[in-house]
Amino acid sequence: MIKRSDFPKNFVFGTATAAYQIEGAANEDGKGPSIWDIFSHTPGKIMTGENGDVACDHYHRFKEDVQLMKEIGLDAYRFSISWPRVMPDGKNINQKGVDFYNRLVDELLEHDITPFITLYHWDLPYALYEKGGWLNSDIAMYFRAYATFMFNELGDRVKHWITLNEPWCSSFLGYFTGEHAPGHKNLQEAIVAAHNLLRSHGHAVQSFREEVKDGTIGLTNVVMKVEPGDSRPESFLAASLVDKFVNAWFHDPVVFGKYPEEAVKVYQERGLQVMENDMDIISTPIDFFGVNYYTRTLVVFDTTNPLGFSYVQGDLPKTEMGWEIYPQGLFDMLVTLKERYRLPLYITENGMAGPDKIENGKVKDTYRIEYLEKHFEKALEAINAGVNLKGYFIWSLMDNFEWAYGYSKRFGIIYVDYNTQKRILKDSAYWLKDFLIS
Ligand SMILES: OC[C@H]1NNC[C@@H](O)[C@@H]1O
Repeated sequence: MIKRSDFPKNFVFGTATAAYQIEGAANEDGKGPSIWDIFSHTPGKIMTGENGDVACDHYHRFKEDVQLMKEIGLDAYRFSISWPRVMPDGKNINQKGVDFYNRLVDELLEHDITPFITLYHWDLPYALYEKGGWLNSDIAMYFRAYATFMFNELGDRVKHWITLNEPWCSSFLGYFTGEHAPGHKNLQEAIVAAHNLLRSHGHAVQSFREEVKDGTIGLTNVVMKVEPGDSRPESFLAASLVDKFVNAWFHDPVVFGKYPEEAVKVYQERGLQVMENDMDIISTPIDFFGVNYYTRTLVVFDTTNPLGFSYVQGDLPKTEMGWEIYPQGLFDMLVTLKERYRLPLYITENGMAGPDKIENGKVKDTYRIEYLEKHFEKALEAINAGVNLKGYFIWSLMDNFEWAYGYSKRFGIIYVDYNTQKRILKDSAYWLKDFLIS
């Protein structure tokens, strides 16, 4: 049985959340609307018709939540800042919003919990969306100003920063498939948004080097282990190409200063415009990559699809999201990232949505304990294979607003009763508490 003491001494275990998914107080204390406030109030966008107006009411209950983190024994906590809470129009400061994050950081530090901040976890100020949002190249300057303000405000106490969470989701789910805010369905826009997200990342890193001399900063991507769904050579080729679009596209430019060749050709015909010195900015050196790993992606050669491939379902056991449980993919991707980019890594998200039910005041999420154990084992295997893995953040601390699924998918190690806002530690939280002292 794997023990905490099997991991390196300074390895951090934590949990992760995001502002829009847990804070609530969507219109309180001067906060401006985000694209997710507008999207979630648009009929038909959220499967359950729910929104993030109240969520887990973390804005008011953060002290209780930090106390629960302490009770579990977490070393660290990854959370995001709501840009429109601190800058309602994307530019001017809302001091009450800033004060909330100062209080949250101070509460974490008072409980010996190390804060890891994500600057952008999808909740773009709606006022900036109205100026073109991620489609307007000026967004990079707005993001740089926001990042610089937050570095100055919290950088004396917060030494670990992540610029963006999953730019692939922000750009391709937000602008191509339309499943996420702002709900556009335009491949060219997705390509342009992705490039502006990476430019914004680079500008924030440049500012960080000037403002927080003793800190570390990185980029978090969702990392998918892309595999062929059948044994045809064409399917192996399709998997290799999809890997370039979903993984390499958001890693290569940040380290090598250039997009993957195979994908550039496709995107240049579809609107990708790289301006003078963009790639130099995007590849401003970072200290780590954040890895959000959940499952694998299976693709097969498919001439009926204009892109030449299609996704297929695998036959492994699945979570409530329909994602295969595939711990080996975590090991494979950690080793791949280490060998290609030679950067320290944090697992900034890993976890599962489960059929969590309250029975006699308890949640017997044995499946989640098994899921975490198996993924912890693969993380340790990767460390022993030479990967410089520095931490592991479980997604998520508590059940929360799972974007287009509303509150129907429960990822937390803490159960949230949304009617009463009562928090109930699941069996997995008690398991984690024991693990953290093992
Ligand atoms: O789908 C589970 C998680 N994936 N990464 C981004 C988070 O915001 C999601 O809740």
